[in-house]
Amino acid sequence: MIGRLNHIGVATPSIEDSVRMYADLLGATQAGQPFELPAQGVRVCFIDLPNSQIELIEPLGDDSPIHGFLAKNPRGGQHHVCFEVADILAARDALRAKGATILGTGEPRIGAHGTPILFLHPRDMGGVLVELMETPKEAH
Ligand SMILES: CC[C@H](C(=O)O)C(=O)SCCNC(=O)CCNC(=O)[C@H](O)C(C)(C)COP(=O)(O)OP(=O)(O)OC[C@H]1O[C@@H](n2cnc3c(N)ncnc32)[C@H](O)[C@@H]1OP(=O)(O)O
Ligand SMILES: [Co+2]
Repeated sequence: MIGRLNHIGVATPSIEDSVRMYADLLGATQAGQPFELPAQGVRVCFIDLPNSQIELIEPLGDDSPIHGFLAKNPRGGQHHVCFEVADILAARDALRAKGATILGTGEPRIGAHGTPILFLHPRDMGGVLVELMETPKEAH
């Protein structure tokens, strides 16, 4: 079912500070421009890596889903992992049939790459928040 690792989600209180840290310490200098996703309650910045991306996320708005995480981890931390799938509805239905909990309404939303995404509850994935993202059509 799952394909490539699309990104590692890292929650941070400051995207700018995190971009500087990854560049200074690890030489990860390929950061894009930050952008806002109000519908998802986050401000986002991708750092390109040779084989994947780091997705830096800051809370956006009072209802951001990452306020709780940052309250527990004020300096930020590894938040989720995102795997690609060819067909997100087929993946969702297969996971539900295996008893996994899909977060939210269960209907895919449009994520930071402009493609449908879903999240699985951490309790079903050994404590890891897993995001599934439908592979962009042009990538097939
Ligand atoms: C969408 C744009 C972008 C993209 O890639 O396209 C993104 O990825 S944005 C990412 C931000 N959005 C989301 O994370 C949406 C899905 N997340 C959620 O709905 C919540 O964060 C949720 C339900 C996972 C946790 O919400 P909250 O922290 O408010 O609830 P609790 O504190 O009660 O947590 C419940 C339970 O889950 C554990 N938990 C929470 N966050 C994480 C995490 N990041 N990784 C692993 N586990 C997590 C928490 O410890 C609780 O566990 P328990 O054993 O019940 O104490
Ligand atoms: Co993500």
